[in-house]
Amino acid sequence: MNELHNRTKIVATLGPASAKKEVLLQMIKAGLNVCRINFSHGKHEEHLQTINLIREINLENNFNVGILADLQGPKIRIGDMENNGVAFAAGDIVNIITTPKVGDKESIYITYTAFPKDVNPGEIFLLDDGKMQMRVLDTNKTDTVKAEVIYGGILSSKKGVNLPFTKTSTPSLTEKDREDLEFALKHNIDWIGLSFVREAKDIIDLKKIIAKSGSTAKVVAKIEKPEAIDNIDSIIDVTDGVMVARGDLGVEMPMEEVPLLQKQIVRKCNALAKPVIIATQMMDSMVANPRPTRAEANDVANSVLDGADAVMLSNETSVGLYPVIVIEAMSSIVRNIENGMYPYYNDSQIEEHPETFLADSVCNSAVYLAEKTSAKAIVAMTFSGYSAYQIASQRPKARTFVFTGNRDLMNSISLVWGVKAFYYDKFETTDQTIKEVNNILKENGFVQEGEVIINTFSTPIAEKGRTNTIKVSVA
Ligand SMILES: Nc1ncnc2c1ncn2[C@@H]1O[C@H](COP(=O)(O)OP(=O)(O)OP(=O)(O)O)[C@@H](O)[C@H]1O
Ligand SMILES: CC(=O)C(=O)O
Ligand SMILES: [K+]
Ligand SMILES: [Mg+2]
Repeated sequence: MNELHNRTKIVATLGPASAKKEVLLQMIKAGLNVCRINFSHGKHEEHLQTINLIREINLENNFNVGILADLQGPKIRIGDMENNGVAFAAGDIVNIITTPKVGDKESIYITYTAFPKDVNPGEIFLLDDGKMQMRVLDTNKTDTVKAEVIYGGILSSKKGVNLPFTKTSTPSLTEKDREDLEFALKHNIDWIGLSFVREAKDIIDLKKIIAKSGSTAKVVAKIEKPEAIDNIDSIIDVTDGVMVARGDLGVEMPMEEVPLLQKQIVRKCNALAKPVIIATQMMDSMVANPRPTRAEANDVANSVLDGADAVMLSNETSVGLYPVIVIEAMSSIVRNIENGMYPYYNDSQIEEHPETFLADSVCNSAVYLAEKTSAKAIVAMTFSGYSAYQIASQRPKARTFVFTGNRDLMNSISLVWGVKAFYYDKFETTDQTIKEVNNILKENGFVQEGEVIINTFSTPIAEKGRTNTIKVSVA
């Protein structure tokens, strides 16, 4: 069952290979916690079917699989290609044009209309996450750029284009993003991923739109541009979660800088109790193979050791041949690290905010108490989830359990390291509540008779204030 699986959560992108009931159910049973819906691909109609499928499976099995809607952002793409793929070799000359058409050997449509205006002869641009490279030979500054292929390959439909050497001028929420956002909010999605975030204001603006719609959706800032690295502290401060989007980040910046950036971002997120996802190419070879490379196994393991809340799969599960086997493989790597190497990743630095200092201190002390008493469970009675984020950010050896009357929180918290949620909406006396909660943990096999449980909550219980109380009890 899902309960006995990984604490580091698994996010998987759904697509034609996985948005089917039998496959998705098996993926969840193998350890999938959050489904990513990528608005770069597919129609609303298809996304709605996927959303309904996830909800149906949740309902039938009492699961809390969360949903992350990943907005495309100002990503530049090419259009459809002839036969869904055209081969290019070094030295080929091709026109990049801003008038829509199916691309071929002679010309390729690009979605970025200012492309001929923004680029200059000699500038390099990259396609398909950097797998192909071209150089600008000439531009007419209106609708056509003549380019030479430097590194060729097979260019298939709708692949991304990166212009790391060109100053681009696009808003962070495009017209398409606004439509996709409205759709996502209408369908009560748990997490909204914003691509190509440049500054904190991008997140603040998005949060305003979300709040205005009356939604409680949380925001993931996707870090994939040098500007986001420059503004990383202020971005982490205002966002609910972060994604290290290594696909674009490794093209927009020198790829050799990504490993250290990953470690720095994860550390900052852990310190502020913001969940952080490591994404892209984690198990890339499993798109076509039933086993990962040793390097991929190491990448997943090291991301866990860095302190990631979640590791993500993209094309491995959206279009890959082995959507279930890749989750099984990822899950077993994660679990093995968590079981064997525990002391190596329990070193997160905690920052206490002045405005939440008391609650933060209570949560931090609960983790300390849990270590000291070898507790099996830390319970957070919470409506907002705040205390659970805070507790989980310290990666306690005891599992973190949320008891909440907030149904939305049960799915959104699926992204957060080591947290499992139970629905609980009775708030009678503190003694009665603790007794009931501990019994639920015992009945579900999470603690055995005689094991220690650390309960955190807020008293007076009826006031539902910030966490201010810790109780040590024995099951
Ligand atoms: N829903 C889908 N329908 C068809 N093809 C898809 C779908 N999702 C993904 N793909 C294919 O799988 C590839 C990798 O998937 P992935 O989700 O990583 O997309 P991506 O294009 O890299 O997006 P992004 O840059 O936004 O992360 C895509 O480039 C696309 O060819
Ligand atoms: C996930 C994503 O957007 C990236 O890696 O670029
Ligand atoms: K996207
Ligand atoms: Mg990206």
